[in-house]
Amino acid sequence: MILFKILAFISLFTVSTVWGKTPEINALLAQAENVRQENPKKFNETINLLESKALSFSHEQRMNYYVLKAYKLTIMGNYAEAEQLLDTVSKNSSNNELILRATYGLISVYLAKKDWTNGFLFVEKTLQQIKQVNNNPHTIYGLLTVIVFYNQIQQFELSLSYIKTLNTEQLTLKNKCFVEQLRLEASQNKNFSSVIQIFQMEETIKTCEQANWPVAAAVVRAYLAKNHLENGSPQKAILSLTPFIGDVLATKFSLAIIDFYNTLAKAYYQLGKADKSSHYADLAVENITHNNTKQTVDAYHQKYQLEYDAKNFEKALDYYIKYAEADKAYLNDITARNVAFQLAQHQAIQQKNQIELLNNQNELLNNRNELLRVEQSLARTEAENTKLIASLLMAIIALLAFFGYRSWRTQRRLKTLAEFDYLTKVYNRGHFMTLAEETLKLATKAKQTVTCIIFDLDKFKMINDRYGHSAGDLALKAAASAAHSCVRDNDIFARLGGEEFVILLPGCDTSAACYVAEKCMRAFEAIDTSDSGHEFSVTASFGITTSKISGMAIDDLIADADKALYQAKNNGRNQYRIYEP
Ligand SMILES: Nc1nc2c(ncn2[C@@H]2O[C@H](COP(=O)(O)OP(=O)(O)OP(=O)(O)O)[C@@H](O)[C@H]2O)c(=O)[nH]1
Repeated sequence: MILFKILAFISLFTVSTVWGKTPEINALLAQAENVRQENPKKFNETINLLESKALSFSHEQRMNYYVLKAYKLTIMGNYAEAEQLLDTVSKNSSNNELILRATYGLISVYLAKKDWTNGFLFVEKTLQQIKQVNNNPHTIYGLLTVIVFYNQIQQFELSLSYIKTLNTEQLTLKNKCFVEQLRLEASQNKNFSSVIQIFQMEETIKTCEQANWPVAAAVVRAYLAKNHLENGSPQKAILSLTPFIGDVLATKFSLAIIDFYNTLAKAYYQLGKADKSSHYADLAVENITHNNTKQTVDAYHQKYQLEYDAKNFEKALDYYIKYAEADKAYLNDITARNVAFQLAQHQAIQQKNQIELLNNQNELLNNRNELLRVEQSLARTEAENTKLIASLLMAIIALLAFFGYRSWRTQRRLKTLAEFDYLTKVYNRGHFMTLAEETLKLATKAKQTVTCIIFDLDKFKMINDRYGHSAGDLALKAAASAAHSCVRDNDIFARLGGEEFVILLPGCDTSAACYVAEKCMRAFEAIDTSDSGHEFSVTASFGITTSKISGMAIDDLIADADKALYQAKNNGRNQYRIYEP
């Protein structure tokens, strides 16, 4: 597809620009310009004639000749020499129009060579050079080349933004056909309504036909047919291509030919006509010239599909391998384009930064005197500023420390709220469950026995009713604190809710748990409630179980200890009971 675009575009060169005092050379240069499109044979003869007069060229005549010769070389596929000539013009000509022609000519050369990195360089130069050349057809050709380039590297948004800057009304029919075809290519992955797209494609085909440009018309016809296929109308796709197979073959443009055959093969495949599909798929494969194109990938894939359906598995595998290789080559090509784009963007940023740096340096040099003056005044106020900065720093440090402390305090508060009971300051039920699960896991691994004690204050409702709720709170806090002092550091003590508490004792058997319960009972006896304004005794009943009986699940341990606690309550309170199943 690239070659088509380059040829299409290069054939648009029309303007002749002649210089110097040698009328015969000027006339030959003008003649070469004029016949280039219509009469390649005469063009070649004129170029040869000009070559024989090279010694009499003025500097700019030589530059003009180089541009024309590079055109010829590009068409012949001699990119290296074309590149050299155009490079010379871009560096040595003093005529802006010739420089522009050389820079966009170079984009075409790099497109053909798939040298994306250098292509970008000259896209940038062409865009700069366009600004130097006003109201000249070459500004349009320059832009068209840039658009072709962006389409090739799949930067379609950029293409569309440059297409927008072109005034299509002022374009020749051929250029209009070209621009519309580029626009369609760039909009292919946009979700435009298919009705609008089909209308635009049909209009573009008409324009290209009026411009007597069958290659472009063929390319757009292939778009149109693909659109029909995507919309589930294979019949329409076939109708839109079949009458024009002869035309597309006459263009000898292999990618457009493969596109035609591929689309027909797919359309017949969709209609279930394997024979016809296979016929066109074979024709597509026969026309393959390059491995890394989308057309090649599609052609092999279609063949693979057909052979597979026909149960010719050996052939199917053959085509699948070809398809996979082509797909890999195509993806590598796309990746190379993307990498070049990223690289170009990166270089552009770097260049911009360097320019900014240089500008800053210039500004600094220009303002040297001003700087000296400022330095003197700076020296005077230096001491003052140092003081100011020091106090500012102190203030900032103090502020940071303050906010740091506040955030640490908030976090600590949140953690406390999440883990501790607000009244008794021992662990709450939620945190207990988390810690208990971890402890039981470790104990299971270590094959340790774990015991569980649950205790509940006796007749607590009566304490509340008789002495008031705050006296009840005081009793709760005192009981929690007393029990806390009776357990070891690695025991887990928590308030389960209301006046009920739990102690989980890893590595303890029942007798150790009984000892802890008794210790708690004695500690409760010593509780002094006089601070509440009332004197009353605080007792509790205890239920005990061990993992040897209840197992290692915390819910079972609590449930069984609770049953034992119930027995202690029933038995008269202020005592402990061991769970028996
Ligand atoms: N002051 C106070 N009372 C609470 C708190 N949480 C629960 N209670 C009270 O504790 C009392 C528990 O009463 P009950 O479940 O009938 O048990 P009890 O009176 O201790 O009787 P037994 O358990 O059978 O000995 C209820 O009146 C609850 O309102 C608290 O945080 N502070």
